[in-house]
Amino acid sequence: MKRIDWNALDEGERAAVLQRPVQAVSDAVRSGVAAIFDAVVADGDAALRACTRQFDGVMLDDFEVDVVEFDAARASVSAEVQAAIDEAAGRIEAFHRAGIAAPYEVETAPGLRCERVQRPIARVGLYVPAGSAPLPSTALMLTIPARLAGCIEIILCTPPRKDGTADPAVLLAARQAPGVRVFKLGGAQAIAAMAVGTERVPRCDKLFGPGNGWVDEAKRQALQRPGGIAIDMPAGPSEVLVIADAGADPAFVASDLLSQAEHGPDSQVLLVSDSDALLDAVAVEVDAQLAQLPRAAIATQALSASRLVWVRDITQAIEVSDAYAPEHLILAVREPRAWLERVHNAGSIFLGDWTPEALGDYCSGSNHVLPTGGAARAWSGLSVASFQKAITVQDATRAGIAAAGPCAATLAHAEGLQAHARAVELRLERAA
Ligand SMILES: NC(=O)c1ccc[n+]([C@@H]2O[C@H](COP(=O)([O-])OP(=O)(O)OC[C@H]3O[C@@H](n4cnc5c(N)ncnc54)[C@H](O)[C@@H]3O)[C@@H](O)[C@H]2O)c1
Ligand SMILES: N[C@H](CO)Cc1c[nH]c[nH+]1
Ligand SMILES: [Zn+2]
Repeated sequence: MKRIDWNALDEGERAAVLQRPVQAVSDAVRSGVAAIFDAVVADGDAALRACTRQFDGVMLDDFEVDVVEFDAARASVSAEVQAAIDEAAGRIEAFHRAGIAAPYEVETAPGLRCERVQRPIARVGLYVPAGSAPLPSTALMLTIPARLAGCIEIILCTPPRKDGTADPAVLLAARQAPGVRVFKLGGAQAIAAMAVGTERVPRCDKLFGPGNGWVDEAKRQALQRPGGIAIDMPAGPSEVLVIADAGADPAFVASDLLSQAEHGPDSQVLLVSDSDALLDAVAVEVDAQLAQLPRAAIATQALSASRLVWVRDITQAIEVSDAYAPEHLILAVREPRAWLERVHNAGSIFLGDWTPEALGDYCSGSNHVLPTGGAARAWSGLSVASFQKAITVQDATRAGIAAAGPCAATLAHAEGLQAHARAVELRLERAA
């Protein structure tokens, strides 16, 4: 990994360090995704079949997983993995349930009540990646909050394997939403199908889930289409920024960097430290651990766009991190809680030496679908609220209109909107 002295860089060089490896969507991906959308709109399921053959190398007549395939999946997943899925699901549910927003009401004037209530989004479309590695944990992160939110129809797409089946562990995890319908579709064609609807795939109201550049761009285009649908967030290639002090364990830090580097060649990992000795030791550990990894080739590509950054102190490290707005931030520093308050931009934060990012990926209970590419400046990770809409309600009695109506009428006249004023004044006259 390339070593950098943050204080020796000018503004332009600092901005370059904070750039993601694939910052801009290439013209090829943008136009390729647009062509897939056009094909799916024009030819529906036939286009999905053609894309699946072209991009996944599989001929599928029907992409929906049937009960036979669900049953076969349960039979083929080991008892150990089934137990781990159940254990993770329990903690994810506990954490997400605790975060469900309660409705509230305030009497804003005598006789005038304002309320905020939650309703589920009726039909949601979930995407579970399976290109380079099938991610049953992502199925848990999507289906559990969707079920807790009360979503009525849950559609889930995941790429097929070469034999035309879906990954069995993904299917098992998907059953956390009991009525889920699973379609063996991947990439931009899956997103297009759920965004516009086809003969077999229902059009969804909102799309959720991470994926590679094709998936990420397809979600962006789904949002921009006329009558476009909502999306959860930009959730592309994984990334982690570790802030480590001289007391951090170099082997732990290296393992955390590699755990995100192994996701894909376009992943990015940054280590920011005020200790030269720690940076040296982590560089040695990364090389040693990398050599043992089955996915070393992928991780090596990710490491080529990754950096070891020397800073003056931990305060400056947090400034660098806030400017980068990482998906994951690990605070491998002494007394990490003391620094937590200073962090403003991150998808999820991991405190201290004993909280690896991988714990959050699977089973700490928090959600691992998180904003990437700097989107953590303004977006949050998934929660039950992501699967709901909030609706406000107001309820005035005669006393309520008498109390607040004159204010509304004055503002309506000030805006030159006489019909607005009239709607209030009529009632004020009758209420008097
Ligand atoms: N941000 C998050 O919360 C989060 C969570 C989990 C995973 N991730 C990221 O998700 C990504 C998963 O990517 P993946 O590739 O393994 O799986 P994926 O399921 O996202 O993508 C696989 C699909 O991409 C399509 N595709 C591949 N090459 C194509 C091409 N040349 N043209 C058109 N379509 C093509 C294929 O249809 C294939 O089914 C990784 O980058 C990982 O880091 C992010
Ligand atoms: N780290 C990924 C989010 O960027 C989530 C994940 C799933 N499985 C392993 N990791
Ligand atoms: Zn991960």
